[in-house]
Amino acid sequence: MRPDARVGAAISILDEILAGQPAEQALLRWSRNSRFAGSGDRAAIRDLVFQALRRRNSCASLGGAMTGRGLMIGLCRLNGQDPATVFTGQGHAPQVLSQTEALAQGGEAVDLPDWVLPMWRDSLGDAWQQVADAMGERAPVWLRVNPAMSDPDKATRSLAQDGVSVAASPLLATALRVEAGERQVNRSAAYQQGMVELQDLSAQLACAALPDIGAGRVLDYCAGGGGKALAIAGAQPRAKITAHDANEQRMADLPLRAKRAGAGIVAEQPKGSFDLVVADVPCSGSGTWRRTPDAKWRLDEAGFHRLLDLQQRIMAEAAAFVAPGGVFAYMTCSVLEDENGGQVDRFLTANPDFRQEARHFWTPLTASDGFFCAVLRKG
Ligand SMILES: C[S@@+](CC[C@H](N)C(=O)[O-])C[C@H]1O[C@@H](n2cnc3c(N)ncnc32)[C@H](O)[C@@H]1O
Repeated sequence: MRPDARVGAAISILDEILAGQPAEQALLRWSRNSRFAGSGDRAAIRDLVFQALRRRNSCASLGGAMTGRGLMIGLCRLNGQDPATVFTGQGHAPQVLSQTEALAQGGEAVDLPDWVLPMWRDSLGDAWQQVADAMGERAPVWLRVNPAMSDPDKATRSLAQDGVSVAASPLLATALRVEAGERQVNRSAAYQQGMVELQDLSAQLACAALPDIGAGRVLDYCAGGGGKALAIAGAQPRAKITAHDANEQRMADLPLRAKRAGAGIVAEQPKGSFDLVVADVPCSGSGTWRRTPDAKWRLDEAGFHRLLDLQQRIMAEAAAFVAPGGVFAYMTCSVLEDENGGQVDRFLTANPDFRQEARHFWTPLTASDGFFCAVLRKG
């Protein structure tokens, strides 16, 4: 497909997303109905759609309308390209610009929902605008080296043989940033043999900040795909790890991932008490909005308040499994203080038998995704 035809495809996909369809579904539907498109076309169109969603408000402002067409006109302008060179109406290119579209020019935009903006400012202080800008950029891919199967040098060499080049993080020895060959990662021997896992640097830093409990018991209470349980298993190989999730389906991939990583993680209903309980709770995901830009526009204020209630319920449930002297780690991938320190403060007030040992907060300015972790000890 020619670049202008890809823009045309992105317009129709964006229209579906703006009508309420999740981005992945809209992309999949388009791919199924467009067998003529090759993998390069699909990847390029996906990039256009995600770029436009990350910068939705500024694109709409620059393109003069909150429509697929408006967003793509705006994206051209945002990227310093004259939309008239793309919107030519020739072949499969989008129709030529109307007089209004040709004249539309946007104002200042930070690409955050209006209801989020005040909280975002309060939570991030002076960094608020830079972090908002960072959420408009494509996210880097990070790998976690699994010490049970490899070390950073070996993993780097193995990845290079399969066309993936990585750079070590100055913040964490086991974290490798993918510099090139991102699409080869899943097929690489290092990934398939469990030497590396996909995990963002900030989540890796949070798991590395947990206390070492030796041969003690760990409960990953909101395990989902098991990212945190696998990281703990890698760093604390003697720990006995139980994975739990209210939605068991979310753990469907965990047995395979654990096998690949050589980790003995058991998915079951938790019983008894644990030396370390991790609650990586459902949240706004505001720290990862550059990865899931449609989530940024889908969440509304009522939904956000429902999440706050759910987080409090989960904290109470999960903390009940902490053994005396044990640790409760509360995590979110949010940058919003209400979901982070605010929840921890409320929990500590209601549970004076817990005290805070550490509070960590990362953003794209200090690590990678926005991520929060509080380490609370019982007794
Ligand atoms: C942020 S995700 C967890 C991601 C996961 N820890 C990882 O690293 O891949 C939050 C998870 O909490 C689960 N969840 C929602 N309500 C819950 C509840 N009441 N108790 C336990 N888990 C719950 C969701 O199903 C979801 O999988």
